Amino acid sequence: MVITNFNGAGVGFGFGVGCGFGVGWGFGGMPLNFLGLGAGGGCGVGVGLGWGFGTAFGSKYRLSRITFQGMEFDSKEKSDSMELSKPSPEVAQHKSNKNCWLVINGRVLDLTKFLVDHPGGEDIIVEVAGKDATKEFDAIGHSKAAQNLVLKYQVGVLEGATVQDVDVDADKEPKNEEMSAFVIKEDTKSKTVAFLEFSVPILFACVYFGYRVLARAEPVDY
Ligand code: HEM
Repeated sequence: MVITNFNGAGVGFGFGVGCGFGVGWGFGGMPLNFLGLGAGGGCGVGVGLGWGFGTAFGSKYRLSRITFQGMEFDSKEKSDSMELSKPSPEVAQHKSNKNCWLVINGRVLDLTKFLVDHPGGEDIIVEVAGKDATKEFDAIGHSKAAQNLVLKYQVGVLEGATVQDVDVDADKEPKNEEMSAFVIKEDTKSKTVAFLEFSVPILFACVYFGYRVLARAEPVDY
């Protein structure tokens, strides 16, 4: 489960006097978010429950992972080795120990802060800084831990390259999710879940207002 931020239209429920202001269930962005914090200006009459549409903002939990620039947050993965024909002029500018970028399997890494911690030493990385260092990286036979660190220092994907997600753990099959560079792709949510997220608060509101209307109805004299 991953936490991401959102901002969007919101529905809030809450108790208030006159115009209620509620904090409750919020939706934001697309697709509708689940378990978000929502703030809504309430339209309660008198003392009672107010609800209304407002702005929902804050953090949301996602049952599925969000994929950004071809990598899943909080996941263990590595890229399949791929040859890159052209060095990137953008990456080539960062080739010192104060500013050290390189490319591994299509992923652009900023290793400046990692240099002093590199078990193989600083110099060996600075030597290949500003370039595609996939061959050198693979030649060492870096561990899975090292491959996961690559994701930590990723700042982008080389233009024109695609990176393939592969589960580093065990001998599982690759996930077959090939993504283009610089594309933000959110997992799709089932229609049922999206429908429930939308309809449950509306249902609550209808039940509440129905109850209010019925409660105010004139008693019948027999
Ligand atoms: C691309 C050029 C790189 C070269 C030439 C290189 C070289 C080396 C060498 C020589 C070692 C020592 C191996 C040993 O003593 O057993 C090493 C270890 C290590 N390197 Fe690199 N390295 C490179 C990039 C990276 C990157 C990009 C990362 C992670 C962001 C990384 C993470 C590690 C780690 C964690 C180790 C400890 C051993 C392991 O877990 O595999 N290295 N590296």
